[in-house]
Amino acid sequence: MPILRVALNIPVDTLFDYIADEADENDIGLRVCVPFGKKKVTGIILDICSDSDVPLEKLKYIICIFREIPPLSSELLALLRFCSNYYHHPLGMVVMNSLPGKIRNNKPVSFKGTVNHTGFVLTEAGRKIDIATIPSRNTLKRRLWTVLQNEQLLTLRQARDISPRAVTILKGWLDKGWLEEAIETGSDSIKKIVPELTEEQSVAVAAITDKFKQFETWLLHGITGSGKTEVYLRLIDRALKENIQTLVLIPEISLTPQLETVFRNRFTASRIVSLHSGLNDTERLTGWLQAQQGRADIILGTRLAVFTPAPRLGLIIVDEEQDSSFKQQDGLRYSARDLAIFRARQMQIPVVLGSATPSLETYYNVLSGKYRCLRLSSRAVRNAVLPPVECIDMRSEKTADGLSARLIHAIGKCLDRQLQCLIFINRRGYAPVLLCPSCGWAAVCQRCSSRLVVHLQDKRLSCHHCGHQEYFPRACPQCGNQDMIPFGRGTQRIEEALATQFPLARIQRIDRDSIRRKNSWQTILQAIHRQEIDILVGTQLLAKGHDFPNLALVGILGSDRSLYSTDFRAGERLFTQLMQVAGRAGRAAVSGSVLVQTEFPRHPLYQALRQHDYDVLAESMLAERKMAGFPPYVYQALLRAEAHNLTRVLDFLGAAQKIAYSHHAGVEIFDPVPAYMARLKGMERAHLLVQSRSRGKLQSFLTRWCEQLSALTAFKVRWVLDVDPIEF
Ligand SMILES: Nc1ncnc2c1ncn2[C@@H]1O[C@H](COP(=O)(O)OP(=O)(O)OP(=O)(O)O)[C@@H](O)[C@H]1O
Ligand SMILES: [Zn+2]
Repeated sequence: MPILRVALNIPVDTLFDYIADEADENDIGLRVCVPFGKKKVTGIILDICSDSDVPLEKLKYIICIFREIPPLSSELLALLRFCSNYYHHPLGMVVMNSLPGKIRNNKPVSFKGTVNHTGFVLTEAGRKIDIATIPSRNTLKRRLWTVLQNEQLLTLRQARDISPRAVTILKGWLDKGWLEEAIETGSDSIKKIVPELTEEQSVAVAAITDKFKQFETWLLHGITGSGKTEVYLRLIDRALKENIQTLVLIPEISLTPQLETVFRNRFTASRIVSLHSGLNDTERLTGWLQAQQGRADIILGTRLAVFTPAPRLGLIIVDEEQDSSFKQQDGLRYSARDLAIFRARQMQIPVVLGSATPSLETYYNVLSGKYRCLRLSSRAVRNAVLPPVECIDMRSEKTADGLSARLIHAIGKCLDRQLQCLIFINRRGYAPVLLCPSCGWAAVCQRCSSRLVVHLQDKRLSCHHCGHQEYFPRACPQCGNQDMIPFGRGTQRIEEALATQFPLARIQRIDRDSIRRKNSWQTILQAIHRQEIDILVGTQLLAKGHDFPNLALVGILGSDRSLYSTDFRAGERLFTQLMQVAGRAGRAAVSGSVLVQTEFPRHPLYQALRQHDYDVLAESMLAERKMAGFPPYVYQALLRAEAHNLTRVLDFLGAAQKIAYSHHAGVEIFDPVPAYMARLKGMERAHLLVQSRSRGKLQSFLTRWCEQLSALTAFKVRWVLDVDPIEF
């Protein structure tokens, strides 16, 4: 009798064996429902064999195998195996968590409600049918057929408009195999304006399409506004012609709808699914199934979409490859960008990483010849140039509530010309701290090592790490003083200051608080495009990807605090963010400018920003990293541990360090230290860093270490390995 080796969502690093009456190799990758303890759970069959380490009489029988959807392909399973090995996370959990919720439960997959098609298109067979075979007295059928032949897609709405009986007829044709359902596509009524490529864009498209059927990691290094999206569109266009699927990974959910619209408008006849965390279970399942069945041509999604099955996959694009949201920050701490590259290599297809400010890791891989780089060094729109960047030296400026006289003057001039400005301050709330001026007390979170942020509008203090909220204290809890002051500035306070300075201007704040309601972000974006807003004040939500043609001035406030951070990646992150936000100005016909309020105008980072010179800064940061022995010159892993009690955490890490010393050839072991956020949500946190110049050595060290760590249960701490960590 065959024995099935099953992946289950259980936090132990093993597969589970079950007996089945009948099963063969072809069932690998199928879902199976099995008994587990007193429960029934669903897993994925990863292997079928004839014997087991568990005595036969102890093995249980499976309950059933679900066969309504095709099995996960061997390639996808190999990707999941790699992911489990590389990130040292239990295979069963990796496999199960990569799937949509509705595939993980104990029910057969129901297709009811999953088909959100909007219409019908002719199939190959359908196109061969001669309209003359439809009797001419049957005018309705003839009319429907003509529309189908002429317009590619007949939407349900069109059909109903033609006749209430139309849908029944179409369903009949569907059963005959003449039609197939088409999922949502863009509106045909939108006229497609396909720009002529710039010289550099053409070179990039040609280089990649020349090697379309082989593995290569391309870096598309294009300045802001250089038209990277247009390059993606042309590559996808080519992919569609070759009948291959494209997977496009993008960072933030807030950008998904925009890019989706761009894609839908361009590829009106193609099937696009979008997979992001804003979907409900049914929507996610629908998209996933369409990808798995090869029915979706373009799969657009955030991090998790890297695990989407796609039998015809031939191209992967990772937009804003440096974005930290590609790295999952809890549970399985994978990097979707790195897995995308693995997947491309595995399938021997190209992967395109796009960025204006590539991560230093990627840049280093270009310098060492591992990745190939294509440059877009000028803006795509004719006559649009990168905006001049100037620093306002705040040591000698007069300010009104955080706004320098020079910035106020520039905003005023911009408003006079009826153009838009953007004021960037990457801190939401009114003020980052509530202080007592008489004794120095500051409001802190009881559960986290952080200060509470003042939110004046809802008269509350709020912790941005755990979400805790409380009312303002009436008086200082330490000395009784009644005049507490909000100290420092956040978006709300700057919004208030701008309103005082420019009472007639239409000001819109954009941060996580202001876009909390569903669709409010979309509404705001539309208002910006319709020029119903004069001044935008916002956090990094505004920095990325947006194309506001009328935006002429960008003001940057409060960026100094990241200049001298203890995190060695802080500089890289800040530079990326400022390049991105500066890049919002002057993207179309209007010219732009950027003003940075700083007390360190001579800092190399601001100098590089002024010159829009990524390379100079990147090279100097790489030189620093090399000297200091930081990535990309070494590979790191972080053992993160937490518990209610700090001593226990440190004891555990001490024990972990001791074991590590027993077999650490080629691997450097550091001492346990408290995490940057030493307390979070009531848990005390610390970590232990290990690193090596050889990825292979680090990996084999980790494999052995991980097994040993699993035996350290007596400490009762929660721990996880973070391979290639980006936050400390
Ligand atoms: N060949 C072209 N001719 C004219 N306009 C173009 C061309 N290619 C792109 N554009 C336009 O240039 C603008 C900027 O393009 P896009 O948003 O793709 O830039 P990007 O490189 O993605 O920039 P960012 O990194 O800032 O997001 C868009 O309005 C786009 O329509
Ligand atoms: Zn907190």
